[in-house]
Amino acid sequence: MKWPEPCSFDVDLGTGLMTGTQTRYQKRLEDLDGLYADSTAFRARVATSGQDVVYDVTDHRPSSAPGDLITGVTRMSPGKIGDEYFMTRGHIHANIDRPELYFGLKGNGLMVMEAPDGETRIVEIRANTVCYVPPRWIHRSVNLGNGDFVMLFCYPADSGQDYAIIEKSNGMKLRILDDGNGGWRSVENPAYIARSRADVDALLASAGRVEGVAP
Ligand SMILES: O=P(O)(O)OC[C@H]1O[C@](O)(CO)[C@@H](O)[C@@H]1O
Ligand SMILES: [Fe+2]
Repeated sequence: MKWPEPCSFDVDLGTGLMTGTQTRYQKRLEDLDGLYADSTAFRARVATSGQDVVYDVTDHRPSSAPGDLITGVTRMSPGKIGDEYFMTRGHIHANIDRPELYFGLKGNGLMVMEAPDGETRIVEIRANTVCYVPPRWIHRSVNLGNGDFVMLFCYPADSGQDYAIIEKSNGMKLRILDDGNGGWRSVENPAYIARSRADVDALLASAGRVEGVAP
């Protein structure tokens, strides 16, 4: 194997992109069907602005070898669907025992986390906040601000992303809404389906057994 080259990248805080690497991940509003509670408000917005890029990710993936790191930047647009703030799709790492580190660069928002057994945590992030997402936690970012929310992230190169876990439970347990006073509140998602004990045990037992996960 050829060893990856040392390298550095600049982050353009104007565009929210890490320069010198290609965009790997871009989400338009129309790609996010089913994410938001208010499907009527979602459809209305998609009719006018479905093509808008609501978040994009530029990252550096030197390899997918265990022990290597993927480093990049996520830029999220501001906005709400109904009274629910814009968010990323969210996922758990396919290799469930892989963590992730985030560092706030611009704007403000939240990291919403959920353990397989349904425990939840919310961490506020603004410029210069470090947020550690431990192994095994589903994670999703939320933009609470009026402008872009930009974060650097870094995670093991063999993590992979599993999006189905959120779909199977009809969304994450918590939704983040405008509190009407310029702030936020979290509410329980009434459609949420808790994972069974057997599902949780199977998930946790899968640690270290997922191989060759394509990033
Ligand atoms: O993959 P999602 O849930 O759409 O969200 C994108 C964010 O998650 C990552 O996959 C990192 O785990 C980055 O690409 C970005 O921070
Ligand atoms: Fe992740």
